Amino acid sequence: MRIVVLVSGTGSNLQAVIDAVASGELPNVEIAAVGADKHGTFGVQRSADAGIETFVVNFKDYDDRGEWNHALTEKCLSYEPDYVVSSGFMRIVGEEFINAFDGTYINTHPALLPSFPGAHGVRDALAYGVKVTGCTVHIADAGVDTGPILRQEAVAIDEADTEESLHERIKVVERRLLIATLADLAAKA
Ligand SMILES: Nc1nc2c(c(=O)[nH]1)N[C@@H](CN(C=O)c1ccc(C(=O)N[C@@H](CCC(=O)O)C(=O)O)cc1)CN2
Ligand SMILES: NCC(=O)N[C@@H]1O[C@H](COP(=O)([O-])[O-])[C@@H](O)[C@H]1O
Repeated sequence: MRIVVLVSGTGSNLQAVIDAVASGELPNVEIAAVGADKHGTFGVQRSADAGIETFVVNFKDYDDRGEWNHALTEKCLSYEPDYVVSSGFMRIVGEEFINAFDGTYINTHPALLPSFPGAHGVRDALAYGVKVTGCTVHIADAGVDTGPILRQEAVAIDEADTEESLHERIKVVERRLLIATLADLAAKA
């Protein structure tokens, strides 16, 4: 099963996937490429260091969001992936992309969807005062963090939690869910 992974930042969850592929934990998964929406991400750097092909479709190079979306769609299609995985990719993709990867665009989100969608799921859960949050792996559609849920797990919030401490605990769970989801999908491919 060939995947393209999209990142915007650190890529620590991506690193867990890279490690799982390298260790044989995901024997039927090949990371065809890792892409980003901006230059200089550590996610792209660590992928290049691991010998994985990388690309950037820089959002700021496009006057029009539709043109960026078209370029990203074409670039991802060029790798002929079975799945595209958003792993900390912080741009909403439009209908052309969703139609091209209909049912095969996977997103990880650091909250228990449908609660706290959007760019600040951890911050929003803390601000609301919920006592339990978590993470979700789902098939993304044209909405923001909507679409069928594949895996989900709760994480308790401590009174002393900051956004950073809570996000780090969520990511530990998120990595496990993402790898388990990829194993499920590869078994069916
Ligand atoms: N069509 C979809 N695109 C994306 C989804 C999705 O479910 N459907 N998930 C996101 C990831 N995501 C959370 O999981 C997310 C990322 C970013 C945003 C957002 O509001 N982005 C702003 C830019 C924010 C910024 O630059 O600070 C934007 O795109 O204008 C919401 C949700 C991946 N894409
Ligand atoms: N709404 C999208 C969103 O918030 N995504 C989140 O960004 C983090 C990326 O961490 P990483 O770059 O260290 O893997 C992850 O927690 C992911 O769920």
